[in-house]
Amino acid sequence: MPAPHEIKPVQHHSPIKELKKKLRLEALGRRDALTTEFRIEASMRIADFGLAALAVETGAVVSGFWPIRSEVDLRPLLFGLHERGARLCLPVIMDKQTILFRELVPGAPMIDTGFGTAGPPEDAAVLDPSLMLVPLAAFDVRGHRIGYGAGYYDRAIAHLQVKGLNPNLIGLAFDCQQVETVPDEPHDVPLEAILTESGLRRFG
Ligand SMILES: Nc1nc2c(c(=O)[nH]1)N(C=O)[C@@H](CNc1ccc(C(=O)N[C@@H](CCC(=O)O)C(=O)O)cc1)CN2
Ligand SMILES: Nc1ncnc2c1ncn2[C@@H]1O[C@H](COP(=O)(O)OP(=O)(O)OP(=O)(O)O)[C@@H](O)[C@H]1O
Repeated sequence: MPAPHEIKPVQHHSPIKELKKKLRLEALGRRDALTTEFRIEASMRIADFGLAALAVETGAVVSGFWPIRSEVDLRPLLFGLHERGARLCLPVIMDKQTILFRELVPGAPMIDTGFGTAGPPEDAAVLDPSLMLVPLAAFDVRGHRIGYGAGYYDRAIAHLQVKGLNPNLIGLAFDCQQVETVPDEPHDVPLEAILTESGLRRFG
């Protein structure tokens, strides 16, 4: 029998959750079906578009992600931003609810950070990003997004906002991850723009 804290709220099986799950699986299926060649070329285009469109000040803290599965490979963009003076950081899973961002120093060792992810080691500085390049499973024309379903990013963004920080949020995806409409939930924080292989699109 599960301990009380392991019992999921009834809301977990709400129609909205079910619909998000379906949209997530379909979008990830389309992403998985892209060829390696397509993903590499699209990731290079994403880097070009991102470097042309994003202004970062020297010392600005930018969070990215280290690719898992069939995700966009952000490394060309991240290292371009680093050359312009950005400080980079990557998410590290701390527990079932929490990710923190540790500084990524190019050339420094990476460690296994669980769940198939790699990240900076424990002695790396913990940073609060002012620009977040957000991974996602699916997005819509309004800038609403669906993640992997753990709520890590929604919570990390809420945590920064509680501290009075208001990071710029840019979603990173391939065009094929777009869906008609992401169902709204009160905790979802919309993106201000999405960067794909066809360019940077601003919302609102
Ligand atoms: N590259 C990258 N890093 C990232 C994220 C991301 O989306 N992309 N995250 C964005 O939030 C966080 C990690 N989120 C994750 C959420 C679920 C699973 C996952 O594989 N879950 C398994 C079950 C894991 C297990 O119990 O062993 C699954 O869904 O099958 C992995 C990472 C932080 N780092
Ligand atoms: N700010 C928050 N505070 C507390 N719980 C949250 C918050 N944001 C999300 N959650 C919880 O996390 C769970 C997953 O959320 P959701 O389905 O939106 O995941 P997701 O879109 O895949 O998110 P992410 O990409 O942020 O991991 C939900 O049960 C939700 O209640």
